[in-house]
Amino acid sequence: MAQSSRSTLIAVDGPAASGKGTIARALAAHYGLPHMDTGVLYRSVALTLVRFGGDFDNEFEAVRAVAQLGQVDPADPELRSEVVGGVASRISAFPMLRAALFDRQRAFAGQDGGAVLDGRDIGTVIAPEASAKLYVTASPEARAQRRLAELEARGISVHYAEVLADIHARDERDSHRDFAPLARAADADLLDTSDLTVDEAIAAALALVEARLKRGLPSGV
Ligand SMILES: Nc1ncnc2c1ncn2[C@@H]1O[C@H](COP(=O)(O)OP(=O)(O)O)[C@@H](O)[C@H]1O
Ligand SMILES: Nc1ccn([C@@H]2O[C@H](COP(=O)(O)OP(=O)(O)O)[C@@H](O)[C@H]2O)c(=O)n1
Repeated sequence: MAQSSRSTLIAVDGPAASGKGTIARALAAHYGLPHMDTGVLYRSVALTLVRFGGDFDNEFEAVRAVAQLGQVDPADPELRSEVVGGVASRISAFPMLRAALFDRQRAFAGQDGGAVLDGRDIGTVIAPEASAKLYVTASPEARAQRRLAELEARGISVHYAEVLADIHARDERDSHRDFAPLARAADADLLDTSDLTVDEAIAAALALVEARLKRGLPSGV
């Protein structure tokens, strides 16, 4: 995809609850760019299957559910549930589903002026030509604490051990699938947010992106 010299395309990847969404939204606001949380696409397909009693192991049913994406309200709180996140993680291993969701992510990435996208495979598959790439991570324990706090704020009572086990299971599935696994792109800057507050993590992300934009793309990319 051709990018104009004035467009700023930023890829933010990382595991569950690493803070990538928080950082991607802050970068989008800072640079005045549109933002896409690509996890919502996988979660929307998952929610459709959950609602219609679909078979989570059937690749064709998952692909068929893509046609229903317009029916899912992106503000639906059920989208953020642990059940839907778990199903999203399972179905996102299907290559045909990933292919069915590819074009809309590419189109978003290719819009004039640029964009910020966050997910698992933005820097590696969706936007390998991005002007800046971040791989945001944090320890499983820090991520479990954050997810627990999120769930508690929504009035959902769960045990820390359960949330931690879920984080480990998701990491395992997301990192070891055959197609577009969660991985740091070779040219992505690493940002570990384990010991950073939200404000510190955003400031660190901004500094890395600024430095990268100033340096420009490595030759040959
Ligand atoms: N550096 C941080 N320190 C503490 N909490 C954070 C930090 N970054 C994000 N959070 C919180 O952790 C939760 C998950 O963050 P989010 O950005 O949604 O992660 P992701 O998009 O990687 O799943 C949110 O409640 C968010 O406010
Ligand atoms: N670009 C993406 C985004 C999400 N996903 C999958 O969708 C699931 C939900 O993604 P998410 O980003 O909403 O999850 P959290 O990190 O917010 O927990 C992940 O566990 C991934 O398996 C993916 O495979 N590729």
